[in-house]
Amino acid sequence: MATLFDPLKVGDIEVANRIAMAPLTRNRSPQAVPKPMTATYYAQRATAGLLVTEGTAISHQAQGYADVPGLYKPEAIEGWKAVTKAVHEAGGKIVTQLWHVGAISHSSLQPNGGQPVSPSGVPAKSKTYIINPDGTGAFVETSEPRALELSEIPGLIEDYRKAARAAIEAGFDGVEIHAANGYLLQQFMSSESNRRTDAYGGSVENRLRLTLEVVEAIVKEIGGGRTGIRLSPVTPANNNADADPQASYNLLAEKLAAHNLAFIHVIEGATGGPRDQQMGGKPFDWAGFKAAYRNAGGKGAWIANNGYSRDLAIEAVESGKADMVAFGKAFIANPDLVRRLKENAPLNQGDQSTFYGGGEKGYTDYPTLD
Ligand SMILES: C=C(C(=O)O)c1ccccc1
Repeated sequence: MATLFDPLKVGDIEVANRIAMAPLTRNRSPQAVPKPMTATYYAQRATAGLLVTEGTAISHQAQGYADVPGLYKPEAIEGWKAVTKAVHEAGGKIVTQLWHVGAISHSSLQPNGGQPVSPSGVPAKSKTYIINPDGTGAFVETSEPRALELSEIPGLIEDYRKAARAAIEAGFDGVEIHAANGYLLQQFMSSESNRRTDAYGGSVENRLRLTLEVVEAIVKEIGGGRTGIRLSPVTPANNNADADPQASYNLLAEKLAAHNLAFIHVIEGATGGPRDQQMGGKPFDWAGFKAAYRNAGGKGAWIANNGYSRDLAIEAVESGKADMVAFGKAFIANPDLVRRLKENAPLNQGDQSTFYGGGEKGYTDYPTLD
């Protein structure tokens, strides 16, 4: 029986334990370029079995918030090389999360001040964070999106492929495809935000098509053993909604099984909220979702996330419900979280006022155990 502290092979990636650091947006990469302090931040947390970086934009169009990093500029790739070098020197493993926000953006962040893109131009009615011309930050309504033309889809998939190649060039051990939290790929999978009448809309198969074509392109470019995906079947984040998430995600799981992915990273419930969140009028069957993947031949590590305590994480791995458990906010305030979980030591509490934006305060200055 495996425990939370045993090693594991996650695709091609050998990890020292079953604890992952979940992606955490920190808004500390002006012009989409990671700073030297970002290398310090991730290296401090390198005892995690697997680090997943904050969402990292695959293109300028993919940017949705101020000061989030990207992988579409040479200087950003150089910034990430310092991060992966520091993490590897500290004995860690790290993948980057490839992110396209779709409608969750603001025109001031878009190329030429244009509209954010989406499946069908349905307003997200969400909020994002921008930097005003006077340098002050502000949460603002997301801008009215436009529907992607069918002719734009191949270029979008190419942006994912290029970003995956850039990630390997930057020294990452692999990538996580961000298909969760109401961003572009989930916007396409959603029966509410996707009203297309072409091959990318309507039936569940059509709504899953873009996500699966992105998976296929990235696996072809860097290999399934270095590719994972993050999913959030019932999250209401960014007004995500679906009439029957169990049907959509069980079918997705079956289709993902064919791609020999390294891992499936699942947000159970509402992101950062209730684990028993329902959508479509019934509870989500998490065990059934995993079984759909395994029964179709899926061998990727199953990484469970969202509100896990130490005891719940230990039980999830020892029972076989999950292969790994990802912790988010706990890693912000506890660089040595793995040791604290192993020793059942008290955890530092994070300072919410420094979660998003700023410098070293609340980023690289949290204390470790003596
Ligand atoms: C990338 C994010 C996600 O996946 O929810 C995110 C973005 C902004 C703030 C917090 C989280």
